[in-house]
Amino acid sequence: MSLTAYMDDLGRAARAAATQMAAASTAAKNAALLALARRLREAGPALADANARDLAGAAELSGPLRDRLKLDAKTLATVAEGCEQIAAMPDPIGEITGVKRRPSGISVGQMRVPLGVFGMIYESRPNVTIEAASLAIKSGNACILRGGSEAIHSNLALAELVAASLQEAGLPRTAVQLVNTTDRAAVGLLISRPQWVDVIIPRGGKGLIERISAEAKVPVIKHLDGNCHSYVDEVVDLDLAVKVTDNAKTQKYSPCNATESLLVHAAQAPAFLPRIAAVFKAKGVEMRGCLRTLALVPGAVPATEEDWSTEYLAPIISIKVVDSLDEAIAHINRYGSHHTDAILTANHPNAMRFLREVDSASVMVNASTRFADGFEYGLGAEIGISTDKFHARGPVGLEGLTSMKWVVLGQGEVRR
Ligand SMILES: NC(=O)C1=CN([C@@H]2O[C@H](COP(=O)(O)OP(=O)(O)OC[C@H]3O[C@@H](n4cnc5c(N)ncnc54)[C@H](OP(=O)(O)O)[C@@H]3O)[C@@H](O)[C@H]2O)C=CC1
Ligand SMILES: N[C@@H](CCC(=O)OP(=O)(O)O)C(=O)O
Repeated sequence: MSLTAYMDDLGRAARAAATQMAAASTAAKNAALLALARRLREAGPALADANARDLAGAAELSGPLRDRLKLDAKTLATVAEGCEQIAAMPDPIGEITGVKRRPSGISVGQMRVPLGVFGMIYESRPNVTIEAASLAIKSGNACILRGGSEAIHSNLALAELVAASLQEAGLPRTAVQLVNTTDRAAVGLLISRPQWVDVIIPRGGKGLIERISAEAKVPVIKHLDGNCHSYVDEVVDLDLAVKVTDNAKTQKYSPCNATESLLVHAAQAPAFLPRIAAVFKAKGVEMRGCLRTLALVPGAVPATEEDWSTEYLAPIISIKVVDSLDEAIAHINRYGSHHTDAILTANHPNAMRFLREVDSASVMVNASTRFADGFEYGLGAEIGISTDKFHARGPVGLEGLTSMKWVVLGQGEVRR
């Protein structure tokens, strides 16, 4: 079968499944999620084999990216628990809200409905396959998933568990389908078929997005790179600033919400920079700084213009000393990726200005950028972190996979 025919088959099946999923009962969707949690726990050894094949084929990946590919017992337990948590959440579909009686006599409200079919392209992280599948099921959507090529064996094994769980609950197996080839031509076909796919969710870096921007013929909710900043303000609790900055950079290096760039007000730089530099040095983090940073941190190397826009996903951080909050905000809006940025401050008006003026999906005060995450925000799980402004911004959970349609309830009223 040609790749085009294969992708059309997936699309046709997804479109048909979406109709059934939109009408599925909460009980059936929850049954599928609980069956999936059970199957994930039972399938440990088989999944370990599939994952071992992927890891063996990805020897060249850096440490943090290898960690992302691992499907170990802890990851499996977490994703199984995630399915159970989503099953326990209220079903958003069909809920009618905001009903108001109009002078004409009609009542007007809005009903939450699934988006239909979403296509998702994402990194080599097998747990995302389960998070996307479980959110699709609960939100009554169908989806076509295209995971990173390094994770193909793990993803195929996981997709089989999802299909079996859907079938066990009396739902269509094809509500969640995985593209079974790593041929990137399949991505081109997925993003150009509006008859089968209602929206594309790309999770990835600049190369992916350039292609999506050039070729997509369906609406896109971009989940892009995170060049996240932590800004240490003029008045700040230094212990808090060291603790939070350390966590934001070093708790995990690969996620898009890790801090990649540190801005420090000149008034705090002499006290703060040597302290955080000692922490980074002990953890092997390379520091690339402006000239004023270099004067305070002997181990740092000079930062280039490119560093300010770079997402390292590695133990590297860029550091710049700034003279004002205005300079920090302007720097973040210019070089950041509008993902997540934080201010560490004891000055309330400055905190409020940062929240209003930094143009990012999540803006934080005195907290680690690593918190930008659907689970941490109380959404149950996340499809990813939208860096778009339309439809959904920041961590996208169940609601982000739905839209509202208008509902009008009358008793024979006619318009005059
Ligand atoms: N905002 C968010 O929610 C998230 C953002 N990210 C971002 O993702 C990036 C890191 O992940 P990484 O794996 O390096 O990302 P990549 O962009 O390299 O890969 C992500 C996915 O896109 C595919 N892809 C990449 N380029 C193309 C292309 N030109 N044509 C078709 N498919 C393509 C990859 O396929 P293949 O396997 O064939 O390379 C993979 O499936 C970082 O920038 C990170 O911030 C990551 C997670 C969440
Ligand atoms: N929201 C997630 C991060 C998602 C993400 O960035 O994934 P990845 O880039 O694959 O490590 C978390 O904080 O765990």
